[in-house]
Amino acid sequence: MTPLLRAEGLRFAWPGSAPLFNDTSLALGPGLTWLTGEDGSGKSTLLSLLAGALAPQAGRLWANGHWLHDDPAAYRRQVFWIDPQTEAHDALPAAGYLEGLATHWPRLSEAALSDLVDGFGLAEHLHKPLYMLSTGSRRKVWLTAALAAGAPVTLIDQPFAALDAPSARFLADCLADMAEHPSRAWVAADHEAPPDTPGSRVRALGGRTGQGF
Ligand SMILES: Nc1ncnc2c1ncn2[C@@H]1O[C@H](COP(=O)(O)OP(=O)(O)OP(=O)(O)O)[C@@H](O)[C@H]1O
Repeated sequence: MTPLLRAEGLRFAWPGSAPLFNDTSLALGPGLTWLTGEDGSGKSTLLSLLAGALAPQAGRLWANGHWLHDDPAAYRRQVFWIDPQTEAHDALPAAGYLEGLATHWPRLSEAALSDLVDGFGLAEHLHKPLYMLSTGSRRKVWLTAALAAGAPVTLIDQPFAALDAPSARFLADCLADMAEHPSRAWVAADHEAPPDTPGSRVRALGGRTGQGF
């Protein structure tokens, strides 16, 4: 397997807390990896670390030819991640946010974007500012961005959270396609891996004991 993302010797503790990760290393190749674990096991924290959005206390990260410590901007152009709670884009209409993605993600597929807007039933919401959207619709905007951006590595936190049943089915089909992807790596974090994504891998976090994987 040729990795697209490598983490070496990551150590991370939130201030005043026991380490969540202590000498954690991983290598992710093409296809879909589920990052699983109970509440508070560190899934969201690990995605933030892999995204280069949160600095580890030790260790280093590499994505598709770029070390984070050498060239943070180049590293972050390899890894799509969005904090599902972000309010950073709230003032933009959903359409404006999605149109702006091409500036940062040169491999973004306009055709995929359009299919995803249809698949998630987002067309009627595109003119609305993001702060006016329901949690589910905002999450569909983030999923549309993640799935269309064309990043070598894509990190998605709790992909099914707050989705209506048709959107969850549509997403499950998208994830099944990702599991087969020959050249892009996808990481989805959730409490458990759904049973219907054949070909995907599972990496379980070890709970609140600081054991990492
Ligand atoms: N910003 C923060 N400051 C301090 N502690 C935090 C912060 N974010 C998370 N934590 C703590 O780190 C631990 C791991 O949280 P994290 O959200 O990464 O876990 P998770 O596996 O994603 O949980 P969930 O499934 O509930 O989303 C928890 O004990 C949490 O309280």
